[in-house]
Amino acid sequence: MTAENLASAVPSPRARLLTRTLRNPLGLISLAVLVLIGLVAIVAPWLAPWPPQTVRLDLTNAPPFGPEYVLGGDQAGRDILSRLIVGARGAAVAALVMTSVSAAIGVPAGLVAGYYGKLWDALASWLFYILMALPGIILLIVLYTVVGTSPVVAMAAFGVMSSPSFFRLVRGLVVSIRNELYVDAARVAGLPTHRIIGRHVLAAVRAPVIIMAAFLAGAAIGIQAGLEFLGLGDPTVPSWGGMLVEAFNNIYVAPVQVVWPGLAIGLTVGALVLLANAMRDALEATDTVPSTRVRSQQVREAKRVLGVDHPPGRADGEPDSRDEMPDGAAPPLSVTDLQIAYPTDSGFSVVVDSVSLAVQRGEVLGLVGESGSGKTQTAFGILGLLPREAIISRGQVRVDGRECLTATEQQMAVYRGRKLAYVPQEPMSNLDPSFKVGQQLVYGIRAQSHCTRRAAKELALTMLERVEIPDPAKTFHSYPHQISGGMAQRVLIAGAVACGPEILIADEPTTALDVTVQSEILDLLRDLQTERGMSMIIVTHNFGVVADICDRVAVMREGRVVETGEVREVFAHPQHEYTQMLLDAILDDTEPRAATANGMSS
Ligand SMILES: Nc1ncnc2c1ncn2[C@@H]1O[C@H](COP(=O)(O)OP(=O)(O)OP(=O)(O)O)[C@@H](O)[C@H]1O
Repeated sequence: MTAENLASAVPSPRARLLTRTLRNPLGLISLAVLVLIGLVAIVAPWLAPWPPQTVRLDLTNAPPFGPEYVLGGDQAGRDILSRLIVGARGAAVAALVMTSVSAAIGVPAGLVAGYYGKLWDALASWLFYILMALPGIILLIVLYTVVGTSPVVAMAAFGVMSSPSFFRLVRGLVVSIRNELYVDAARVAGLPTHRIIGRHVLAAVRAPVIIMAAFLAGAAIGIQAGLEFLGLGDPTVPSWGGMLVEAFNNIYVAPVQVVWPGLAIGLTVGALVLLANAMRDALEATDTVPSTRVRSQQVREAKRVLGVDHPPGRADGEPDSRDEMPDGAAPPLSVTDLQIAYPTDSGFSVVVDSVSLAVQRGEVLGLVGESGSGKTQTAFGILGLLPREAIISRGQVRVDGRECLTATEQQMAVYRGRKLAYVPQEPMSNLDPSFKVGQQLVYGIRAQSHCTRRAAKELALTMLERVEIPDPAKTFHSYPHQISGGMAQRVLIAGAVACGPEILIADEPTTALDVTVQSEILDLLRDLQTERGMSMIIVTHNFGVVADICDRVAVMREGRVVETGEVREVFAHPQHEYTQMLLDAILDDTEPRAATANGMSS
C-alpha cells in the first residue's frame, strides 16, 4: 500500500469524531433530533400547514388532534403547530448567534492569554472580569432602547457577555499544557507560534470547547425563550418563549397549550446536552473501553476467529520439555500458547501469539526482543494487568500449577504480591507523589500479609536497608520527589520482594537509570534472587542484561517467541537469524568509538 493509499485509508479526525459520536446511541438520537429541528427551521415557511399569524376565531383554544389544527389553537385562534415550526427558526438563530459570538471572542482570547501569559494574561483577565461583573438583563434593556427588539442583536449581546466562560475555560487549559514536553518540542523544532497554538494547543482544548459550545447553545435557547417570556421579544414573530408566556396566561382555560413549547425547548436543550456528552466521550476516546455486552461479543468473536489456530499446548503444538520439574511437579510459572489481541476497526490485532514459557524454581529467564515485540504485553498477561480492551483469545498461565487466566480479580490480587511480584520500568511514575515512601511500602505490605502497622513498618525499614538505601529511616519519611531515580527503583524492589514472592517479573528495571546505577540494580536483583531462591523474569531489549543476570533466554519478535534456550548456548550458537542480528548489535564486540577516533587521528 502506498503512503497516499494509506493516508486515504486512515479516517480524518473529524470523520472519526462523527463515527464515534454516532456509535453512541444517545449521540445518534440527539444528533438526529437536532438535525430534524434544523431541517424544520430551514423549511419552516413551506412546512407550516397555516401561516403563523392566521386567526380562526372558531378555533380559539381548540383542543389538540383536531381535523384542522393538529396541536390545537391558541387563545387568539392561531395554529399552535405552525407557530412551533416557525418558532424553531428563532431558536436555531439564537443558539447559533450567541454560541458563535461567545466562542469567537472567548476562545482566541483564552489561547493568547494562556499561551503568552504575563501582560496579555493580565489585560485579558481584567477585561473579562469586568464583562462578568456587568448585569446582563439591564444591559439588554438599555440595548433594546437603542437598537430595538432585534433577536439577533440581543443574542449577540448575550454572546459577548457569556464569552468569559470560554475565556476562562480555554485559558485554564492552555496554562496547564503550555509547558508540556510536546509543546516545548514543537518550539524547539522551530514551528511558528501560530502553528503551535493552532495545532498543538487548540487540539488539546477542543473537546472541552465543543462541550461548552453545546451547553451554551442549549442555554441560548433557554435565554431566548426567557426574553420572550419577559416580553422583551418581537411580538410579531412567533417564538417558543413567546408561546410559552401566552400559554401560561391561558393556563386555566387550556393547560395543554403549555406542553408544546415546553416540550420543544426541553427536547432541543436536552439533545444539545446529550450530544455534547457523546462528543466528549468520542474525543476523549472513552468509548475505546467497551461495554460489558460489547466486550463479551468481542471475546467470543476473537476466540472464534483467532483461538483455533493451535490446540492448547506449546506454540506450534510442540510440547515444552521444561513444562514439568524434574520430579514431575509443575514449575512455579508456565505460560502455554498465550495469544493476546486488541479489537480494531477491521477485526483484531494480535500482539502476542503462541507464546509458551516455563520458569523453574530459582531460575532467571530473560524475555528479550526489540521495542514492540510483545514483551510487556506477555508480562502483563501473566500478571493479569492487561488493559480492559485486551482479549486473551488462547492459552494458559499457570502459577504453581493453578490456572490464572480464569481466576477472579480477588484471586489474582492474592497471587500478586504473595506469589507474583512486579518491578516496573519507570520507578518515579510508579510511586504516588502524594504519599511518603514509607506509607506506600507499609500499605503494600499490610495488603499482602495483614500484619500490624508496626510490624509492616519494621519490615519496610529492614527491606530498605537490604536494598542498600543509605539512610532507610530518612527515605522512609521522604516523598518520592525527594529521592533519586535509582533510590526509587530500590524502593520498588524492596516493596516487590518484601512479602517473599515466588516469582519476580522485572520489566526493563534499569532502562530509566544511568549506567552505574543500572549495574548496581542488576547486582541487587541477582543477590535477592539467589538469597531468596526466587524465580525471575527480566523483560529487556538488552542482551547485555541477559548475559549479566539470566540463566535462560526467550527471544521475542512480532509477538512470537522465536528462540528459547540456555543463555550460554544461545550466545554461542544462535539458531534464529533474528537472535543472531540482536547479538550482532551488542556494542561489546565492537571497537569503542573513542578508540576508533584516536586510531584515525594517530
Ligand atoms: N492498549 C493497547 N492497544 C492496542 N495495542 C497495544 C496496546 N498496548 C500495546 N499494544 C501493542 O502491543 C504491541 C506490543 O507492545 P509491548 O508493550 O508488549 O512491546 P514491548 O516489546 O514491551 O516494547 P517496549 O520494549 O518498547 O516496551 C505493540 O505493537 C503495541 O503497539
